[in-house]
Amino acid sequence: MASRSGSKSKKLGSAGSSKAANSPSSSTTSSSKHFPETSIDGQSSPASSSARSKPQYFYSEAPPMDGGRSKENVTVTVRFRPLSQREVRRGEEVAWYADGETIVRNEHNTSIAYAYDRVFGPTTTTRHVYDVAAHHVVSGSMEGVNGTIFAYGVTSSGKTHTMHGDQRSPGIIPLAVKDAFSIIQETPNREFLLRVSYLEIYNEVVNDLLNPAGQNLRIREDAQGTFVEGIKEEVVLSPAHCLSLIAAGEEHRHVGSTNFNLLSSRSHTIFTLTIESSPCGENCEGEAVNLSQLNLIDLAGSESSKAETIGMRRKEGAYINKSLLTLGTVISKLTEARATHIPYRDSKLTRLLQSSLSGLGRVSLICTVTPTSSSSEETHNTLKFAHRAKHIEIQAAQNKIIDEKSLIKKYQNEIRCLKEELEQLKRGIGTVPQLQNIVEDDIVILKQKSRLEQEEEAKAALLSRIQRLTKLILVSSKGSQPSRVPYRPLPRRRHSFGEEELAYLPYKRRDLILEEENVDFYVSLEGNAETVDGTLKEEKKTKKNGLLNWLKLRKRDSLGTSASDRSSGVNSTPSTPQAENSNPHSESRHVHSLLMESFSHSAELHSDVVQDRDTPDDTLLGHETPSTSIKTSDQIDLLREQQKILSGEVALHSSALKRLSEEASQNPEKEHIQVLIFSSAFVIFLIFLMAM
Ligand SMILES: Nc1ncnc2c1ncn2[C@@H]1O[C@H](COP(=O)(O)OP(=O)(O)OP(=O)(O)O)[C@@H](O)[C@H]1O
Repeated sequence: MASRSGSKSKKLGSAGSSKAANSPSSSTTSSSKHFPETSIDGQSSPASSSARSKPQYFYSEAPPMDGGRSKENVTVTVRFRPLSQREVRRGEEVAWYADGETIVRNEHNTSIAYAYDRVFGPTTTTRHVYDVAAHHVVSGSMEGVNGTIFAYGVTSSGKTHTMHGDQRSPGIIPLAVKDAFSIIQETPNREFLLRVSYLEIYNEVVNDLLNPAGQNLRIREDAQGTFVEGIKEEVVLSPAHCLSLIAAGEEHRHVGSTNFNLLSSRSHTIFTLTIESSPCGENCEGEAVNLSQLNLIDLAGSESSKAETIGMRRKEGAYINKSLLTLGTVISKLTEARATHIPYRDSKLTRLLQSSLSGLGRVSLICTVTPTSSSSEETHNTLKFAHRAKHIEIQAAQNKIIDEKSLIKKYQNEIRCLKEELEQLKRGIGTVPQLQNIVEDDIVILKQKSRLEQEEEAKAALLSRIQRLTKLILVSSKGSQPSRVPYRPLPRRRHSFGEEELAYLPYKRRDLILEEENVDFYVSLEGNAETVDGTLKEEKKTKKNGLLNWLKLRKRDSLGTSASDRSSGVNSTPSTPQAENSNPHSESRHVHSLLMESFSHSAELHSDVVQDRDTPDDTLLGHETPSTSIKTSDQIDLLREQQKILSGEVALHSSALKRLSEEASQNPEKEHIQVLIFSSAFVIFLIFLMAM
């Protein structure tokens, strides 16, 4: 997290609430609820055992608005995971349960209960959790309000399942990425620049997950907040691009097997999406840029003394527990009216979260818990932590920044200058020597050519640079003028998964997105049944003709896809949401689709971009533009991107392979794991073949 924004002012005091404000997505109100028996700051233990009757809730007045900024509380939700098969076999009993939509109650002592913004039972899908607990944070961040979403809970309670998800159930991170790009598509009056970073805190050391050389990075502080020095940031062009970076980063994350979880996260990870946006249009040059950061955090789980870990695992556990303890203390202090010192500096985690917890921006805390009686005490601690966190006050305000700090402005200005130069050159005003810096390497050859040729080369070089920069700035296809293909609005089903997410979710069946149901949906929305239906059916038919043929076709298609084709929406077919908790043995049935996904992913990269827009049009280029050289440089760009994506794919499958091997060594009797190992290895092999 290279957080450079947010105030360090501490917002103290007990939270206020509005009667109407039970929704966590409400931006102007808070929704802290108290049991009558709970002390005024809400931090003591909940209702005493004497109160057997159904508890009443008290609501305080809505807090006043402060200078146009809306005061809010941290959104706090609790998610139960289902009992695992092992827990069922052991005959574990349920100790805590969701009593309605907002209360968690103790099974053995029903007067012990806590209220939150929302409580999700074990059958709730992550998609639903996203809608309630994350969507408002993501949409705020796209409007310039910092956002932080984190999962907190003991080991094996479902944090990674909630934040990352798996092939059957995408987590908050892929859903947020998808949503961010959908919001760009729905915002035709602004242009965006997105970049990502991904780090882990392992044994109190900050490592860059996007750059293996970036180990033990320093946390620095300036007037705007804390940031990680030297962390790599990548500009992202599409959900697929973004998710492949995460997948590659995951390969470097520290994961290990513990008594409680075969694939236990041994580090905290922070995925940061930095969003810059500015208004589109001719007269918007002086307008401020919105800059915000969305931090998506998967914490390592606290471990009880029951964990009986030894050696390295014990050391890791000690670091994890210490940093989570500091997080608890910081949260506690933030809600104490008279606290003077907040110990942010006591752990790397709290230092990095300092801006989020104490300053401007939205925060959503998703506490994951297991219902079992064997974890009852740990669950109780999580519930108390969540209850305290509810009382931290935050403020949602947009961050506006001045030009010099804005990457999007830098690119926009450069594009404008290059276009002016190109225009001058076309009118014969500009001279070739002005362009020496761009065509420096070719200067000797240029001298030998005729002036006309030199001009053509110079124009091509300028145009190529313009195109490269333009690609980085994302705009909705809704804001563009139709070129050759008339504009049709994209079909949109919220959070539906298209091609790009399949890259992140390797076992998901790509061909499911072409169900008849979806074709109907697409057609009815478009009112253009013949063309669209025809396109999809054709694609389906192509797929049926053989996997390799289809892959080759897709690859060739993507190389030749024009911006106008991309904006036509052909690649944005909605998919059917998949049910959670399906039978794990069904994974082996997805080997075939696994192959399809891996190969076609790289070919899809550029068709995922919201839109390559604003490429100088034909009138600007004139008829004489040497389009061949432009196409070649574009193809090289594309191939580079594909190479990156393929590396991401290899990393993803290697990581899966590593984890599966670990799992197989622990459970040699599970045949489906062997099948998955074979399929992952086969996919890596085929990716290498494709890359050759
Ligand atoms: N809501 C859920 N529905 C179905 N399965 C779940 C759910 N939550 C967790 N699980 C399963 O429980 C197991 C442990 O979950 P997970 O790895 O997400 O825990 P964690 O809290 O991240 O653990 P750690 O802190 O050790 O990394 C996984 O097999 C996961 O698939």
